Parts: sequence; C-alpha cells; structure tokens
Amino acid sequence: MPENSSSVDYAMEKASGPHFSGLRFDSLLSSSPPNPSVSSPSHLPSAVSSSSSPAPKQPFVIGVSGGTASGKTTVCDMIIQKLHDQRVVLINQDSFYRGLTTEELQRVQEYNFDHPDAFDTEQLLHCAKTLKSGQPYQVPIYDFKTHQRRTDAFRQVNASDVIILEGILVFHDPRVRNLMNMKIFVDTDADVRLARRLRRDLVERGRDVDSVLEQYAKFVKPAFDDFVLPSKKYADVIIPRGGDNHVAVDLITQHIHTKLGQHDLCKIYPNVYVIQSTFQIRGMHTLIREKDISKHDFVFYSDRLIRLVVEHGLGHLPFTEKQVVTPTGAVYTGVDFCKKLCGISIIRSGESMENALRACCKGIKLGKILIHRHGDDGKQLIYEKLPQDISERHVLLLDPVLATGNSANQAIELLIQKGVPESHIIFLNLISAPEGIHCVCKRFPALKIVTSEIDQCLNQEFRVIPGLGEFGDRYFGTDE
Ligand SMILES: Nc1ncnc2c1ncn2[C@@H]1O[C@H](COP(=O)(O)OP(=O)(O)O)[C@@H](O)[C@H]1O
Ligand SMILES: Nc1ccn([C@@H]2O[C@H](COP(=O)(O)O)[C@@H](O)[C@H]2O)c(=O)n1
Ligand SMILES: [Mg+2]
Repeated sequence: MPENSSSVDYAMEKASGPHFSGLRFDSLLSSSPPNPSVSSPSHLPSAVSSSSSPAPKQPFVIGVSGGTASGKTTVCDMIIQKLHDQRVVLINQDSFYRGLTTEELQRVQEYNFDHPDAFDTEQLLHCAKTLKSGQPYQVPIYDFKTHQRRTDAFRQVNASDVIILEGILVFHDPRVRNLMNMKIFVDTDADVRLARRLRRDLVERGRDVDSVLEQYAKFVKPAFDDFVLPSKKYADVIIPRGGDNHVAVDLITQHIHTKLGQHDLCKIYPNVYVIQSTFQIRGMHTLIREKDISKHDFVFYSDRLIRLVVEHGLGHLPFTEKQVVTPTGAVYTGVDFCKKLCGISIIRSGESMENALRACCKGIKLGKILIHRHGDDGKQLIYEKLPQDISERHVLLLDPVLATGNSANQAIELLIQKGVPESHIIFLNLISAPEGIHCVCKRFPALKIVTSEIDQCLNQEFRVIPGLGEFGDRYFGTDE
C-alpha cells in the first residue's frame, strides 16, 4: 500500500471514527526539532542500557510497618493464611535487634529499643537481599526476655515467592525500603496500642506494668513520633485498625494476588513493565471497568490512566546529559529528552492515547496503523500512515488493550519492515492479557511493553477477562 495515497487517507479517516484526530501528517513531518546524539553519558544511568539488561528472577517483597502493638504481626499472619497457595516467608525486624552488652543490660531501663540504631540494619539488609536473590538465610532468634540473640540456634529461612518484612522501622532505611514491591502501614490508635502492648509485654515478654509504662513514655512514644509515623508516607496501603479490618486485609490479599500474577510475567519477560500500582490506580481501573459508568467518566478516568502509562513509557527513552544555568547563577546538571520519537496508534482505540502523548511531548509526530480483517479467511489488510523517517525514531506504539497480540504483532512487524529497530519500540497499553504478552514478547523479546494492569486471561471469544469491553466503542461513544 503506497504511502500518502488518497485511498489510504480515506480508509484511515473512515476507520478512525468520530474522534479522528484530524492530524496533519505533512505539517508534523516537517516540524520536528533536530536529532540530538542519542547516548547516555557513562556516569549517568541510561534508561536504555539499564532497562535492557534482563532483571533477575526475584520474589515479591512486601513491607509491613506500623507502631508497636498496632497489629503488624497479626495482619501478616492473616495475609499469609490467605496466600496459602504461595510460598511465603515472614521476616521480623525484631530478629535483628542488637544483643545488649553487659553494661547495657545492667541499665536496660535506659536503653532505647525504638531507635533505628537498636537494630543491625546492615544484617537485615543482607538477609533481605539474600532472600530476594533466591538464597536461603539463617535468621537470628531474638529473646525479648533476656534482650539477647540466641547463640545456639538460628531460624533457617528458605527461598520463597513472597517475602514479608515486618517491623516498626522497616520503612526507615531507604535501602531496605527500596527492596519492597509493596508497602503496608498498619494504623491503630495509640491508646489501643498501649493497652495491647501492656497486656502482651506482661504475658509474653516478662515485664511488669511500671516498666512497660515507663518505657512507653520515655522511648516508645517519642520514637514513634520521630521515626515510625514519618515513614507512613512511604506506604502504598494503610490499614486502619489492623487485624480488625477484615475488608482491608481481603482487599490487600486480592491485590497481592493480582500483583503476583503480574510479577510472574515480569519475571519471565524483563521487558514488560507494569506501572507501580497504587489504590488510586486500582480505583481508576475499578471505574473504567464498570459496565454502567457514564461515557464522560469512562473517558475521564481512561485519560488519567493513559497519561500515567505514557509518562512511564517516556521514562524508558534514552537521554543525553544537559547542563543549564539557574537564575541563581548555579549550574544544574540534568538531562535532555530524546527528541527523535514518534507515536503510532493502532486504529481505532489507539487514537484515544494520542492526546496524552501530545500533552507530554510537544509537537510529537504521530502515525497510524489500521489492521483490517478482510473476509472470513483470516486475511488482513494493513493500512499505514507513518512518518517518513520512522526508522530513525523511537516509536511509542499505542493500543489501550493487548488481547491476543495478533494485531500488535502485525503492527510491530510492519514497523520493523520500515526499519525501526525492535529495541526502539515501546508498546503502551492500559490492560494486557497474559496471552497477548506471551505472544508479543516471545516474538519480539527486545521490545518493551508498558501497561497499567495485567488481567487474568482471554475467554473463548478472545476477549480479555475481566477486561473492560470494547475500549474504542466506549471511549468514542459508538456503543450507545
Ligand atoms: N484486632 C485485635 N484485637 C485484639 N487484640 C489484638 C488485635 N490485633 C492484635 N492484637 C493483640 O495485640 C498484641 C499486639 O499485636 P501484634 O500483632 O503482635 O502487633 P505488632 O506486631 O504490631 O506489635 C498481641 O498480643 C495481639 O494478640
Ligand atoms: N528487648 C526488647 C526489644 C524490643 N522491645 C520493644 O519491642 C517493640 C517492637 O516490637 P513490636 O512487635 O511491638 O513491633 C519496640 O517498640 C520495643 O520497644 C522491647 O521492649 N524489648
Ligand atoms: Mg510484632
């Protein structure tokens, strides 16, 4: 099919429906800024080089923090029970308390067990990294009655699919925090916590009422205010009332199950990126997946999600170092965006992603691919309208739903025929079926996929489940 033919224009406009963007290819083709050298300075991490090295197969790490006696251990036990079909290990930060010296032991009432220095964080980090790399670790056993670690025994912890790191200060050290795929904060009122702590410490930790209250006022409460509470901001999820909150624990377990499914695919295909899930994102997905949502809301929340996927996708482009002088006269060493890029939408639903791309990349060139089934014999016609210099560009391929992967593969094949290196293609979508990911990633292992959620499967009609129906019809209002 020759480029720029009027029949192609006609077919493209017809197929792209009522919201055809009216994009003027000719003017855009001549409005691109000159190409900078696409390279990554050796002292800067390159988006291309860092993300193209395969990620090691790693377990999913969940951090659980909160004040003393907030119910962290109780919540972890509940989550572990509900994740019974996974291999899960629980690592308590308590196990990494430093043993006290003889002098410290003599004046134990003056020792602050709630300060970050009370823990051997280097060892906790080593433990977490070892387990994350799939190796077993011998975790120390701590005795709250003697304030010492046992010297005669360890707890052997083996490789697992899920690692839960639990403790009052597990979000404090950024190195530990950054190992976590999900962070949960258990938020329980201080008076409830004190009452529980009192009972627990008397029964389980060999304390008396006076010592518990004195320690609480002198160390536990101030350290909570200084270190624990400030780390709450890192949490992805906050559980009010801890173990009493069955709804929250159910929701979180479901969320972990979803993430684990996604995580497995990301382990198999290191070039698949699922944007960091938050409850905002989950909330937007909940809205756009609901069959009775208004068209206005569907478009509004789809646009919000698309914008996030586009921003994430742009983060995978290469960059060059750039220095600028600030109004203070100081030099700021930053980076310059990759300018040789373009967006290609798979008609018609892919066009719903063009606005977000335009909003992020001023004057970006856009092209279109239409894959049209011709008759019943499975034959397909492909129409395209692509920038002439596409082979020199990084391509953001746009399609909100990746289902079987067949049309995506055709579109990618076409781009490669046009001279675009496979590694220069980033395929952006809102939801992906595992079948589609397998299909595309097996054939094009160097291409990147950025998506906001991976769904369960395809049904017998090759529709994504749970999915969101016909995205293009819902977005452009042609389902009414
Ligand atoms: N929802 C709850 N209702 C009553 N007691 C609870 C509840 N959750 C936890 N506890 C009790 O409170 C104490 C502290 O709970 P725990 O889960 O060990 O907290 P943390 O690990 O945050 O210190 C324990 O004795 C536990 O049995
Ligand atoms: N020898 C020790 C060590 C720690 N503590 C207290 O334990 C609390 C942390 O455990 P949680 O299960 O409550 O999270 C912490 O607040 C320390 O004060 C202790 O009393 N004695
Ligand atoms: Mg605990």
